[in-house]
Amino acid sequence: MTFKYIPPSQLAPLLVLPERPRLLIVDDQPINIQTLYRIFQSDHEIFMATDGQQALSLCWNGVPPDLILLDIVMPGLDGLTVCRQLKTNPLTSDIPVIFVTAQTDPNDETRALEAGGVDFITKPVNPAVVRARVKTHLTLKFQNDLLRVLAFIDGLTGLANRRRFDETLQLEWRRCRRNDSPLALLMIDIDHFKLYNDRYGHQAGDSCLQAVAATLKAAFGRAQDLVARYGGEEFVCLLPECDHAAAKPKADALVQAVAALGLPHESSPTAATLTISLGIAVIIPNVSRSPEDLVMAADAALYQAKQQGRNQVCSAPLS
Ligand SMILES: Nc1nc2c(ncn2[C@@H]2O[C@H](COP(=O)(O)OP(=O)(O)OP(=O)(O)O)[C@@H](O)[C@H]2O)c(=O)[nH]1
Repeated sequence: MTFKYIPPSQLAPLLVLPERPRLLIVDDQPINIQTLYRIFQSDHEIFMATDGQQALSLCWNGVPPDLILLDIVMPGLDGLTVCRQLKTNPLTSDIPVIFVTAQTDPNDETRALEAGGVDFITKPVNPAVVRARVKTHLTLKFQNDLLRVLAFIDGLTGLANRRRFDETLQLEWRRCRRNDSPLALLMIDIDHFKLYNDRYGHQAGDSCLQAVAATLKAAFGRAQDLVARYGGEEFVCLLPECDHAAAKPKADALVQAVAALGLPHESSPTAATLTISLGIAVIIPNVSRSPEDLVMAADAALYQAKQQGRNQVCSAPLS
């Protein structure tokens, strides 16, 4: 199963259902727009368009609506074409489209559903029916959004999960390659975490992972930075447009910030409190390298940090 990429900045708002869902009403007859407006105005934010082109530019150039009520027969772009175009653009492909039309031929209904519509209502509309159907499709839409968000989140720490990291790495790799800009990867591993679990119990281990995750998240505030749980007690920070000179002090600060949490780790041969080791790899992506090379280099640097005594940062050469 593949998931549409959602930029980090768009993840959080999806977790909150909007109080007034945004409805776009598209109809070339103002009287029909008015009828629907009256039905929904009290608890929806309403946008209107009187032709297909206007509807598309509202969706693509503004904040996309949560649902669209779309007439079929309009001068210029008809509703079926508008719907097909919305479905081909990742920005708008998930917006449910309900066709509201005077056509009653079953073939029209079939064509509307084949064009990507989720429902088909005939005019004159029955207010109770159109309300109920809009409510159903909005609920489904928000549940889908939420599922998509949850599919990218690590349940224990609330950080991005491995799937999201893998997808973002591919995307940022291509973006940095186009811009000829550096991409830094920090790979982080908690030191002697097995001994921590053995000494304090698995639940305390979980709390410790949450504390480390919160420290990482607090340290990387830029919208384009991604902090993710890579697996077990390993985390990664992907920092686009960040060269080694910028990444190294961030990594050092991170090691210090975790040590400063002062979480007792009496079984650790390294220190009396919990520590992390960190590997850095930085590259200007190019055709002769792959994202996997960056991960392997950061992992090798992490291994070196462990070998050299843990609680420290090592960097891997990569050209
Ligand atoms: N509490 C808890 N423990 C986890 C979780 N995921 C992985 N672990 C534990 O993390 C430990 C990792 O141990 P190792 O890979 O041996 O590494 P380490 O003990 O940290 O040793 P070094 O990495 O060499 O410093 C294992 O004991 C796992 O059971 C989790 O979600 N919660």
